[in-house]
Amino acid sequence: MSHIVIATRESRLALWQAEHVRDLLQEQGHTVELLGMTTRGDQILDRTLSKVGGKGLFVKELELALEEGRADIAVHSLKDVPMELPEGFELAAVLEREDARDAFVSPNHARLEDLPEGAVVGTSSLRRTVLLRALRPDLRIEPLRGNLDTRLRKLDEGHYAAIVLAAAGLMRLGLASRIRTVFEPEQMLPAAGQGALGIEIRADRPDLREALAPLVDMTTWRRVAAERAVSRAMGGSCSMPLAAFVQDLGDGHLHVRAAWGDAEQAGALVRAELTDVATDLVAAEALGTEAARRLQAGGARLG
Ligand SMILES: NCc1[nH]cc(CCC(=O)O)c1CC(=O)O
Repeated sequence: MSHIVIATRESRLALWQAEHVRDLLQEQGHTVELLGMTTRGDQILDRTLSKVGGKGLFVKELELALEEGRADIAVHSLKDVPMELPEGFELAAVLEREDARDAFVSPNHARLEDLPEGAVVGTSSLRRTVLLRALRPDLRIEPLRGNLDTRLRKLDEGHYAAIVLAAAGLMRLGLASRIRTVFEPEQMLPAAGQGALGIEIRADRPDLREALAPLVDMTTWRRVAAERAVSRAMGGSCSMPLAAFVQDLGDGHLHVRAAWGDAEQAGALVRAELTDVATDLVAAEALGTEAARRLQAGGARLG
């Protein structure tokens, strides 16, 4: 049994996630401590994430803590973890996934279909923007940044008729009652890794890899490995509207769906879909790479 220090951001969602991992590790007999820190991503609330350097902003400070030995593991929303980790770091565990889908949140409207013509919908996600445009070209999509509580407050202040958020974050924070409808993947295909937690360690800490092994959910890992492979093969970043969602059909079969939107040309959307056997992470990644190849064959451009 060991003493494990978890590096975490200090948003309510990040703390929930770190505490969740703490509880799971304590059940395994370890003693656990949280080390909270503010990342550059948390400080930048006024600009779109894609314009200021992307996902890495949420991860770097935590990696520094691992590098300097101030912490042992970092807990991340996998959606925010870049496809390629820096040299010397690895993804040591992927936990069982929460609902991967997006949620429609609105004070006065039950469904996207019920919004009046030209209504204002808040999101800063390019993926959500292009998928919303495909469903409802008449809507006005306006930027919406900040942590979950901030986004909900801006909705309640009347700046938007509705907003779109990951269902997982709302559920984890006990805010599921704010969800009016959950989008089916056919309508709004989720982002790679959405709803899943990943744990990062220094690659020279096999002791931690072993300690984390009981927390791993291999089905989730296969699914998100395929999703992240789509992103990697496309050169995806948060400046590329890209969705990748994989379901486990049983008997080793994965169903992969991906969608790419043109950030410059509103309305352009390419979709790809395939089902095949993939019983390990390498095979799952190959399926994701194949889905990306099909997106490109359909006109998607690499980032
Ligand atoms: N980009 C921010 C972010 N990162 C992870 C989640 C939600 C929880 C998850 O996907 O695990 C969110 C909020 C959102 O997209 O609404």
